Amino acid sequence: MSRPKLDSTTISQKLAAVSQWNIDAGETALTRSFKFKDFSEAFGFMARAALVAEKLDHHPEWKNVYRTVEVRLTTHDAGGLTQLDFDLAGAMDTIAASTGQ
Ligand SMILES: C[C@H](O)[C@H](O)[C@H]1CNC2=NC(N)=NC(=O)C2=N1
Repeated sequence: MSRPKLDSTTISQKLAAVSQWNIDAGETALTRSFKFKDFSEAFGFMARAALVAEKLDHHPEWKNVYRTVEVRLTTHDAGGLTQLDFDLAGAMDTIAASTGQ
């Protein structure tokens, strides 16, 4: 399901709830780097996050190097940020907090 692209004011307000995320120039994406205890924890996080992403039908752009996972969230269909990006960011924070970050 397609969601409306959020405006600048709404993005700033919603960022308060996911304060460890950054907004890229142009406000097209949320980014965050997660660092875990080791590769196993990092990959476990990705596996759990992948299941949530699939359930939301909203998928991250991400890169894993050893125990670091770099995530970029944007809504391709909308060409910018939507509520789905904030939903997935919040879910990833919750998963990471219960993993060996
Ligand atoms: C058909 C399906 O709902 C779309 O292609 C979904 C899949 N996952 C997606 N993920 C992201 N990040 N952006 C999208 O626009 C998107 N669209």
